[in-house]
Amino acid sequence: MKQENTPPTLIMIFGATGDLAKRKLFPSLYQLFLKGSLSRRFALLGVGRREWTNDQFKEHVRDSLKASGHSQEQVESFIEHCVYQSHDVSDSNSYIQLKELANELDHKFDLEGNRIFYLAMAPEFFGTITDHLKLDGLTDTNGFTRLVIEKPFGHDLRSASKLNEQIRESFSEDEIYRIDHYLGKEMVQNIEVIRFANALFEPLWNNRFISNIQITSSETLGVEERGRYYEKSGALRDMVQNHMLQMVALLAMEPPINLSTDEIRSEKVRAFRSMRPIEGEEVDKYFVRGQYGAGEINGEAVNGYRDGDNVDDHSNTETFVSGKIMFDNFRWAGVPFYIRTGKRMSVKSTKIVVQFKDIPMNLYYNKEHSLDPNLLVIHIQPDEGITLHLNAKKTNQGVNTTPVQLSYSASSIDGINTPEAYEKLLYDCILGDATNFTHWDEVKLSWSFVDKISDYWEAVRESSFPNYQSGTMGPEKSDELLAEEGFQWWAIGEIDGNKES
Ligand SMILES: NC(=O)C1=CN([C@@H]2O[C@H](COP(=O)(O)OP(=O)(O)OC[C@H]3O[C@@H](n4cnc5c(N)ncnc54)[C@H](OP(=O)(O)O)[C@@H]3O)[C@@H](O)[C@H]2O)C=CC1
Ligand SMILES: O=C1O[C@H](COP(=O)(O)O)[C@@H](O)[C@H](O)[C@H]1O
Repeated sequence: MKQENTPPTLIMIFGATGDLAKRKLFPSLYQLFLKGSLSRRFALLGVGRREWTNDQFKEHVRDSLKASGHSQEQVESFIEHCVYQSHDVSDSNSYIQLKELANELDHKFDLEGNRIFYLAMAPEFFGTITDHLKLDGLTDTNGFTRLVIEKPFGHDLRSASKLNEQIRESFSEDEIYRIDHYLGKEMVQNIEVIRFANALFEPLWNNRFISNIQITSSETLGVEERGRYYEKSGALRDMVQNHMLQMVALLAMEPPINLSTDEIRSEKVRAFRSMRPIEGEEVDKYFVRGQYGAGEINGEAVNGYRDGDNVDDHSNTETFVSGKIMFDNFRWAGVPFYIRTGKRMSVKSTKIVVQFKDIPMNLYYNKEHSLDPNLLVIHIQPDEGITLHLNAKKTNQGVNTTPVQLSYSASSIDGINTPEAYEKLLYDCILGDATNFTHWDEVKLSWSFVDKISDYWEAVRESSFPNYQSGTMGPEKSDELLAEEGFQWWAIGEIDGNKES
């Protein structure tokens, strides 16, 4: 993370008593504070429904920082900047009180009127809050005002457009920071650098040299307590519309003419525009949906999705998606981008595997061992780094070949733990850098792509659900999707680069 002086800021978190604030936002702000990346002129104004006192809130924040293992003194100097206000989202009086408190904090910490409004609440409140922020004068300051908005940004294109129109009444596009936390991950940010800073890759980054690209983000956890939300969302809306398509766009986009927010976003938008739309029965050819049944994770028996709380016994909701995305443009014509994501799979891992085409003639043919294709593996999580899979001569074995791997592990070489995604994104927002947040045009195009698939899936029930066992890598059809074109998923567990069996 670059170290620059950040401006004084009031960070107002709506939903400050919730899970996201406790697990991610407070610890991330604290890390910025410890690193000196947060101006000492800052205040954190927590807003929640429950009637807490300031002391109760401070205790809550303290509790959220326990795992960070720093001295009491440091924690207390952070806590001094924290204040709480109980609030009713639809009541103007609540906003008037908030405004008075914000003005007091401005004065006390000399914040120059700079305000970040972070909406860490259920999306149905987003529009109401932004309306009130403007109507009740909270955005009326001499400093900057920025709106950070959590996912999901709408449920489909129609609702996302409606929400967008509503928040645009109060904030301009360049004041809106739509969070996609994958864009804050170190190795997702590294995709552009790997591509555009290496003479080795960019000339090969096209359909003449790449046979297919695979992006997997698998989880071992199930839907847990989120059944109510997930039943309406499913993996397509929860992961594909945002995180998966953002990674696809970063891999597929053309080089921007410079690294400005506008140029990068406009190349991503062009990539989204060249994605082939898939609709109607074609969806069955390009996409596979899955729902987990009972099974075993790490030796422990686990229930199926339909046994979870707030889940319909006959649910048609997908907990797994794999798909083939095609780009109809010069660079990528004919190269499938395979994506795969799901709950209750065998491993928690996010990896990108770029498979290069075979060489035109194999001089080292050997009937026991065929030459492996070259792979570039980008490890997003839990490990962070890259591995290049090559073939080399087997020592003392004539001209037999053996696969070798050149690896770079970000944590072991750089020697530091990379910052949590939210830490980086909050820092960028304070600095006013929106590059790693999604522009409305990206959101609009990704919903338009996803809506066609969800329309079909909602109209045509999947009779085979549940169709994969917990603890596996998804339904068989997902393997068939690649096998049809002579490919297979590369393993994304610890021994990466092996084919999945
Ligand atoms: N948790 C996570 O890991 C992630 C969450 N998100 C997104 O972040 C947002 C928040 O999620 P999460 O923290 O899990 O949600 P929680 O349910 O844990 O928290 C909801 C918050 O909203 C407040 N709230 C609810 N109703 C009202 C109301 N009528 N008036 C005022 N405040 C109200 C609650 O206050 P009170 O507690 O006082 O009732 C609480 O602070 C969601 O959009 C979610 O999709 C995105 C990615 C990951
Ligand atoms: O946005 C979401 O992401 C998480 C997965 O995030 P990761 O950083 O752990 O890979 C997912 O569990 C959740 O369902 C989804 O809403």
